[in-house]
Amino acid sequence: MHTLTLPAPAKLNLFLHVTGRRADGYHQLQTLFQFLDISDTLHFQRRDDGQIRLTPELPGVPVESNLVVRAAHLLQQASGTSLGADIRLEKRLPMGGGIGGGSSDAATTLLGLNHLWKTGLSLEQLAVLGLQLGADVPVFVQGRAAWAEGVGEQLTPVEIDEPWYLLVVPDCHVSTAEIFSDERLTRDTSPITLQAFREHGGRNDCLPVVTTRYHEVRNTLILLNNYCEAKMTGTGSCLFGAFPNECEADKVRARLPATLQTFVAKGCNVSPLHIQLDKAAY
Ligand SMILES: C[C@](O)(CO)[C@H](O)COP(=O)(O)OP(=O)(O)OC[C@H]1O[C@@H](n2ccc(N)nc2=O)[C@H](O)[C@@H]1O
Ligand SMILES: Nc1ncnc2c1ncn2[C@@H]1O[C@H](COP(=O)(O)OP(=O)(O)OP(=O)(O)O)[C@@H](O)[C@H]1O
Repeated sequence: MHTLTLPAPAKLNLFLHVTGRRADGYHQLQTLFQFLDISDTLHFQRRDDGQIRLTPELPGVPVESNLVVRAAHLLQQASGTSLGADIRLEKRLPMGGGIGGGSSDAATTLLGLNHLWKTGLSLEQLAVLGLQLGADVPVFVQGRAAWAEGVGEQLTPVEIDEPWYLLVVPDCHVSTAEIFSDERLTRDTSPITLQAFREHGGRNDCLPVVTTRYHEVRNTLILLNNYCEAKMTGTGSCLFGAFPNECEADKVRARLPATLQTFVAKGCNVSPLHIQLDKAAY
């Protein structure tokens, strides 16, 4: 087996509280991650000469900084393998949207190449490696909807409802680093429990800063709130609402301006990546 095709699904942060800031500037968070059944797709082909080649180049992202290439090199170093890969990335998820596309591509690369190269690292080892690439990578490696603390790496798997979501992509790219460095960000929300979230819900502490800085997000939020309780994922820009079925989500989608990029997707407690990998194992 020398080739493998795998999804790199999106995630939502169903709420996001910022509970503190560490000495290194990273923020302590509480969040609930759930996966979506919309994905980028990665095609891997084994190479015996150790080279990592990625196509096509993403606009504004040099190949060597692409998280796919960085993840592949990291796994090469960690495992000592002499193998390489040709990787093709079919990008479907909007970048800088808070749905974790880059982090998910990195996690799919770690798991895909671990399988193809037979490097035998455990999910825990891959999650530790992934954390070097981004705070969101470990949850994509572990592949279970999760309550998260720390910088997002202390994960407790959860079983939650799996509604349909309407995802709306405002026409702007939000930089995560920019939002976390804004002095107006609330950083002292008291920690809550999962039970408290289930009973009272939670908010996204980044939302006020993002809507102040990006009028596209503010306007889209006002629009979507006419039809459902609109929330923001991560540091934005994507907004979402939950619906009991696909049909209800489609109805609202049809009423939004055709100029807005939208997705209707199902919430998943098990990552589509892990479902696909389990199939590949047989
Ligand atoms: C906001 C979330 O999307 C919630 O899931 C993630 O925590 C962000 O994860 P990510 O995109 O993988 O973020 P990283 O690539 O690790 O960090 C981007 C930048 O955001 C800031 N950052 C990120 C995560 C965090 N817990 N505290 C931070 O202050 C840091 O300035 C960092 O330089
Ligand atoms: N494979 C990749 N896909 C997308 N972005 C990448 C990739 N590799 C590197 N990047 C860089 O990472 C940045 C963030 O991309 P990403 O799509 O993960 O943002 P995001 O959805 O806001 O992430 P998060 O929710 O984790 O904050 C991009 O703007 C890009 O510069």
